[in-house]
Amino acid sequence: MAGLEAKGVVGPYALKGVDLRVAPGEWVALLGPNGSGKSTLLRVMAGLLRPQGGVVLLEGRPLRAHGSYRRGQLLAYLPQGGPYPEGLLVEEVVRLGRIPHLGLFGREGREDREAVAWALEVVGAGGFQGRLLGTLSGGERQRVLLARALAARPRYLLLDEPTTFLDLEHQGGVVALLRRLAALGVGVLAVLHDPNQAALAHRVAVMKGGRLLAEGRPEAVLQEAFLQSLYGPGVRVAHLMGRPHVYLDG
Ligand SMILES: Nc1ncnc2c1ncn2[C@@H]1O[C@H](COP(=O)(O)OP(=O)(O)OP(=O)(O)O)[C@@H](O)[C@H]1O
Repeated sequence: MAGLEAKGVVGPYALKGVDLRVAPGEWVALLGPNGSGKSTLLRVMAGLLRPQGGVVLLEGRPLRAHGSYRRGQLLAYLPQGGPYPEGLLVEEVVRLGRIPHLGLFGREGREDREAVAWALEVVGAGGFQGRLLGTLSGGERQRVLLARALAARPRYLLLDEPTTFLDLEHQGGVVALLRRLAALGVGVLAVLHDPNQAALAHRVAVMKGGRLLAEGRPEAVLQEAFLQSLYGPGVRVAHLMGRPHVYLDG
């Protein structure tokens, strides 16, 4: 079955039994307080951590049954932090995203070059492709790392706080890009902290204490009483143009 799916995932660390599926063409936002297990779940779904119980299915087969190259073609992951390949040129960093597609001799073809150029362009990083990664600002670096994930042209994209470090314009750009990618058939799972960005997803999943507390359409999940139970009594929800808008009551 198409999709990337965590089934009864228990451990490591905080995870206490999580079921979550991302279908092709769907953008799912993963919200939850600090330490609730979002990054751990993403790393398990990316195949970087092995769950102690349960399984992750990629297109209906256990992740590990695919082999690392095939997995790298099908899914890409943007981590939350470093280490960063600071000494590489931006273009070289993005080309790393093509590794799962290169043949035995690692020779790049037209498709690889086009994918790299496309990825640099869609994140708006074309202007600094000749710079060293280590010389970029935090937001510029974040966009380049996103481009590296996109260069793989994955069917599933796992993003850990992709809008961190970004100014408002580029946050909007990334959120719009996630929607576009989903429209192209990519399954996107993005950990976000801003519920107003999550409100733009097709579906919102909320974790707390290593469990999935809620999952559904943004307007069904982003309810004031529920968000107060997660983040405290100062949280308010207004509705603007039919969409929940979350803010803090000063
Ligand atoms: N390598 C590790 N060793 C021990 N505990 C860990 C490890 N990685 C994560 N944990 C613990 O697992 C829990 C969940 O961490 P995780 O990073 O998945 O949370 P999160 O929801 O992504 O948090 P945040 O919003 O702060 O990024 C935390 O209590 C964390 O301390």
